[in-house]
Amino acid sequence: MSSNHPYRYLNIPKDAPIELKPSAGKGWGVFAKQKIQRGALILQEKPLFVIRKARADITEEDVGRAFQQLSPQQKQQFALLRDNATRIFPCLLMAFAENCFNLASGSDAWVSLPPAEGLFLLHSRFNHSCLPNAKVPTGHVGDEIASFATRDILAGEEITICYSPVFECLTRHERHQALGFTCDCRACLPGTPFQRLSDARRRLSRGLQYLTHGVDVDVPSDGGLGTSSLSPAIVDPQLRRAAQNFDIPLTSRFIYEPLSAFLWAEEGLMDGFMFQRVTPGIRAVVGMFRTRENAAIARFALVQDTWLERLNVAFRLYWRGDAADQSVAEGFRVMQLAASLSS
Ligand SMILES: C[S@@+](CC[C@H](N)C(=O)[O-])C[C@H]1O[C@@H](n2cnc3c(N)ncnc32)[C@H](O)[C@@H]1O
Repeated sequence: MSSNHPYRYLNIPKDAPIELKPSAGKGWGVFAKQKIQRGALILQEKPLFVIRKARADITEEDVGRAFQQLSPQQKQQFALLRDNATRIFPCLLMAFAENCFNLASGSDAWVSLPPAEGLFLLHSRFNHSCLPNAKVPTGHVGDEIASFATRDILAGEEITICYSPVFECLTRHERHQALGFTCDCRACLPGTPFQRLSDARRRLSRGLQYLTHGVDVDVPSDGGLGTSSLSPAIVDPQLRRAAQNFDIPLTSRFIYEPLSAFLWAEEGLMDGFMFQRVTPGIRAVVGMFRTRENAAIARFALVQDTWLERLNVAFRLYWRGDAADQSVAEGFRVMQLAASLSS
């Protein structure tokens, strides 16, 4: 019965525009009580507790110790958690694993933060969508997390988040393997033109990420998905070596950035957070050109209004070399070495 379901007793801040309700086929979920505008804060939450270890290293004893430190009222709240709203968790570790958020994912790929996982009673009630209407941005300061609307959300609409940032580069099949359940969002409904295009866009953006960063996306090792079970991001070994060695010409790098952004925009993933994530990288590449004509084209690309227009201008750089190509490649290699030494 939903009227006396344990989730009814979870403490929701009075000013939060949300309520918890059953969601067909997905246990319970979070729903908007009123219209929430794109960009608006949905919920800010402190963790019930934090375990400062990598998720794979956290044991039943770690969770038990953290649980013992809670107040009686906090223990009661923890005890309300259910596996997808139905089953009581058979152990503390499973309850933790299903309701925790990673607190160590920084916004900078070159900086690795110490591992930390926090248990969040309310944010873990959000169901997943590969085309969500909300986001819990990474790179937060401290242990609190917050969710924001990434588009206008109507009163009564379910609020969803994407469970992994890596999913923007994975196909439907790969995402479902990692999730352990089948998502039914527009990017997952099989046999539709949108779904087929979605797979192509996400696969291509994974290749572009590889070419840009020299490594594959960091796929989750839990949930039965490892890099080995993914199709190769780049098939050609020579191209893969060039990417790993950062020998990708600057002009190509400049094209890959707006191309990825265009693909994500077409996919419906280009929210304000994504925009803030991709634009510094594009601006940084513009600042690296040493061949004046290349720099002028790149600057002109940046002032265009849409990702397609930026991409069309960027394509004028195709196959051009740049005087900075070698020094940029060396710079990336030094940064990679420094990052590997510090981790
Ligand atoms: C962290 S919980 C989310 C809240 C959960 N529905 C509840 O009632 O407590 C994650 C679980 O919710 C379910 N779930 C989340 N998103 C789903 C989706 N798009 N389709 C089906 N099940 C989903 C899965 O069982 C998943 O393991």
